[in-house]
Amino acid sequence: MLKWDQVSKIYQRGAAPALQEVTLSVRDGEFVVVLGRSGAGKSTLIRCANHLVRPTSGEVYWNGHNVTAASGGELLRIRSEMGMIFQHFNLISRLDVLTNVMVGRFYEFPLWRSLTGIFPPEAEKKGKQALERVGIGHLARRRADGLSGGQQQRVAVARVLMQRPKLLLGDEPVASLDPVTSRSILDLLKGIHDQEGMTTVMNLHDVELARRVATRVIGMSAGSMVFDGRPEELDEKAVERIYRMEE
Ligand SMILES: Nc1ncnc2c1ncn2[C@@H]1O[C@H](COP(=O)(O)OP(=O)(O)OP(=O)(O)O)[C@@H](O)[C@H]1O
Repeated sequence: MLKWDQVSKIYQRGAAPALQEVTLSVRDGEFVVVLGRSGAGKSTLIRCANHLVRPTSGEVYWNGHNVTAASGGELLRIRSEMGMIFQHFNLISRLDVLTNVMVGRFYEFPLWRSLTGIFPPEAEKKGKQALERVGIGHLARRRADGLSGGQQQRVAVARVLMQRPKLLLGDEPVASLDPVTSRSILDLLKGIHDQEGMTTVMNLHDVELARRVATRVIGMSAGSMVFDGRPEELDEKAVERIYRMEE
């Protein structure tokens, strides 16, 4: 279970809080989509989960471990159970696709392997299987920066598959992609979520995409949760509440 307990974040003194005492528990196996206007606090919420953002107050717990208080080896161990997919893919652009995928198990390999792209045959086989699973096995030895956005996000998904996390965090994973590619990447993620029995929390901009994949929708506005329900409860009124301009 992932829990935000009264989490607030103020980035700069005097600025409005990006998060205001948010309390939210995500149960194992849920696919949670966070919706909200630009600046509502969605990324901040998600990045507090793996401590990419440090809350100003409050705590985040992952299966009973206090993420906010963790550091060093304990934080690394917690993070090894959390995969993350980003809007801009976060690949190492000059390395090939397979090496980028192997980064998902970076803690098993010495640095020279990542730099040379030479891995033990068994590990390499797993990396290639992950690439096959996301439909780009044929691109294994291509440089990451030569791929389309959709292909790059597939590499990032394969990297997560290599990591085999219990929790998948997505920070606008399809915001840079066209609508058709967005749907196919989300369907891929939903399939992996179901097959691997993962828990997923991601933010999206598009209400229809949220309805397509979510088992639960969280609506954020000005740093607070204004909706928490099933996708079928996301009616016009709820959407208006999430997206209305603040007075
Ligand atoms: N590193 C930062 N430094 C200062 N302010 C920040 C920082 N990151 C976010 N903010 C501010 O915190 C608020 C919430 O930002 P956040 O990125 O969490 O929102 P969001 O809902 O994810 O928006 P978007 O959909 O545009 O990514 C915004 O007002 C934003 O300007």
